[in-house]
Amino acid sequence: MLQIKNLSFRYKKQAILDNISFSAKPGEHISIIGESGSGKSTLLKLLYGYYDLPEGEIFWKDNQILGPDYNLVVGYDFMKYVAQEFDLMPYISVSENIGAFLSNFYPEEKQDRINELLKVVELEPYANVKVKELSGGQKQRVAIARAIAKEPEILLLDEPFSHIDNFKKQSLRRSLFKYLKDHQITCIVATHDKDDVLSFSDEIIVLHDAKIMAQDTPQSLFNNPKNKLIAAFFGEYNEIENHGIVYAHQLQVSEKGTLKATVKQAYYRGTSYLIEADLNGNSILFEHKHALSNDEEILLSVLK
Ligand SMILES: Nc1ncnc2c1ncn2[C@@H]1O[C@H](COP(=O)(O)OP(=O)(O)OP(=O)(O)O)[C@@H](O)[C@H]1O
Repeated sequence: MLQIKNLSFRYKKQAILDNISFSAKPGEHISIIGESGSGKSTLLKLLYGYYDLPEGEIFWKDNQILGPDYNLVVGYDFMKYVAQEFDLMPYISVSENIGAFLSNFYPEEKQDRINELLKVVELEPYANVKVKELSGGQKQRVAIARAIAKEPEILLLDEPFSHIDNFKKQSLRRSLFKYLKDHQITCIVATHDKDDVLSFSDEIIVLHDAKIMAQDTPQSLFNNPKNKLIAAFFGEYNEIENHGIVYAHQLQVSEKGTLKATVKQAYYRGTSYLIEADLNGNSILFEHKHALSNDEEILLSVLK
């Protein structure tokens, strides 16, 4: 069990994290979300032992995570951290980077393990390419493979797919997060992307004003966003009098609707259109299967 107890941290005067406590069981997947600058990366670095803790404690099982004042070398064998800047060896191949920390004692096993990891991060065709010749997204995948090579008990991921294109991102997420679950590797993921979270996280922690603003399952936070910050993470939303927070997909054009609005603009989004309309002088957004014409008057009902 990972246990964070009453952790507080500041770089200068201002508190970045204030009295943070939470825990994660083996194999659990926790997402840390929050606006830019809310302290997500700082929290991951503290979990890794990158800084000394002025207040609070972090434990993995019986091991206390301590910072550089106590450890000559930052980090622990049971934990790996993939930062936003990945630290790879540019002049050797993808396979050599992934295998860098694996034992050479059984070369066949080592090669099998490298092949398995190349598959998880979908880099088999690049096995023999030097890392300096890779794109940013490919390097990010090498960094992830290297972090899981020796099967850590905990993996800390900071924006793990930020450099990876949409073509690859979807299948890579499924492949990596399934691997981590299958191997019961606890993972803590700092992310801005709801798609990293909704299908994979057991729990979401929302950081705001240095505190944990909310902590719950994806289903619960998505279905009952208690404020605009949480709703905005999941998608387009409105605040409508007497209805509170209403996602764009929860508004429907209907003859029986009670909200009379005027269409201002339609945005094509593939499977539907996002329509911006005027409701009593305020802009609202809703999804609709077809485009609507500007100035068209419509009635909307709330599906909640
Ligand atoms: N080494 C540092 N020295 C001083 N201040 C720092 C340092 N690193 C981060 N900060 C500040 O701490 C705050 C939290 O930064 P952090 O990188 O943890 O946020 P974040 O939530 O991960 O942001 P993002 O989503 O943009 O990556 C920010 O205001 C940042 O400017």
